Amino acid sequence: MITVSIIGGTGYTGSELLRILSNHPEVEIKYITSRKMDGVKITKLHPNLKGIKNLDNTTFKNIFPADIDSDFVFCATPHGASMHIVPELYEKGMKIIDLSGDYRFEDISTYEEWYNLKHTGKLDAVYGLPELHREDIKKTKLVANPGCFPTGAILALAPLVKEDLIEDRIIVDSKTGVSGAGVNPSETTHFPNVNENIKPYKLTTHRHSPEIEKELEKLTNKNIKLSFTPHLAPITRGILTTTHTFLKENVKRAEVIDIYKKFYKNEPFVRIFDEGAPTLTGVRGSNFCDIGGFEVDKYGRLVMVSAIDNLVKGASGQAIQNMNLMAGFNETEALLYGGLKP
Ligand SMILES: NC(=O)C1=CN([C@@H]2O[C@H](COP(=O)(O)OP(=O)(O)OC[C@H]3O[C@@H](n4cnc5c(N)ncnc54)[C@H](OP(=O)(O)O)[C@@H]3O)[C@@H](O)[C@H]2O)C=CC1
Ligand SMILES: CC(=O)N[C@@H](CCC(=O)OP(=O)(O)O)C(=O)O
Repeated sequence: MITVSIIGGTGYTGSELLRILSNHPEVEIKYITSRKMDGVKITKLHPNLKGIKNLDNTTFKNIFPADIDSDFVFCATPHGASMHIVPELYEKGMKIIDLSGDYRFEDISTYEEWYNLKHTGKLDAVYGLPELHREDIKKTKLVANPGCFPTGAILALAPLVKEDLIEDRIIVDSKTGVSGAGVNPSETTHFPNVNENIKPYKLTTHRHSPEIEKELEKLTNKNIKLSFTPHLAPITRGILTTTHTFLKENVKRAEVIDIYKKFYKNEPFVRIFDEGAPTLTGVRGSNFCDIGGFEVDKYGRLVMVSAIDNLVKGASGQAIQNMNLMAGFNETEALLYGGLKP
């Protein structure tokens, strides 16, 4: 049994951490923080968790990181906030999974350029994508949980890059659900602006572009030239990513499918569709990343599609997958269920 605390329990990823952890047999939930809801019952804000694991009798606590003591801490806090919280926990020797972008980059200058923030300083963190960094995750004290768009994009592209099957240009186009924007409402997320609409944003400037590019570059000795554009779609959860790449001469579709099947053979949360493309209902509420497409047009363009739930494999589910690895538990504990297909 381990003790676990969540900083940012009132947000969307905090709520999703609670939903999954409340079903984890090896976890005792210790502190769930909130600055603005101190003393409020967890199940008042999250009634979906009523009747589960003593959460009816637990309240949010406005507690300083210095006063938290538990085996694991999840920082479900915004970028820019985590870097002021994590160092103290790190010094105290706790195991930390940070869901923000603050520790995802090896060089701080890339972070400062894309996030337009001054960083408080680098710590020894592992990029928490188990499919690529499982052994390092098992040994680390600090996991930088991947971004939601990067999770879907990197998993869709990694075998192509690692096996050197494509030319150097990559185009990534993603559609995301509105929960990706967090719990605080804004003009962008206001219902009439989202409903029956699709909104492209940050067409060439989204901060996940360098994250995807840099992770893929770790798989090859070549430079990756990756262009990424996100779109806000009128859905609550999910990220559907379409990637466009050009196959090297003589690389055939069947070979690509074969390579994907081998690459992800032992991965509990990656499912390969060799016929057709995955959709969001197959993964909603689940920790799966579904990958398919594998269609090649007459110009040699390969179209791949990945689907994830941004709050599960794109955030809290993946964070718990990382916790399982760090704690030496079965990697799939509390995480193995299918999507909420209607
Ligand atoms: N939503 C998503 O799909 C994904 C989100 N992420 C990342 O996960 C993190 C959390 O995202 P999300 O849950 O959507 O965000 P939300 O805005 O929904 O929630 C953030 C929470 O953090 C708390 N908080 C904010 N600032 C501070 C602070 N300075 N100190 C302590 N607590 C603070 C707030 O709680 P209170 O005000 O009550 O204290 C709030 O509950 C972000 O870094 C985000 O980028 C990553 C992948 C996907
Ligand atoms: C819809 C929406 O606004 N999505 C957010 C997703 C960001 C997110 O969750 O950020 P990290 O994954 O980097 O932590 C955005 O595009 O900024």
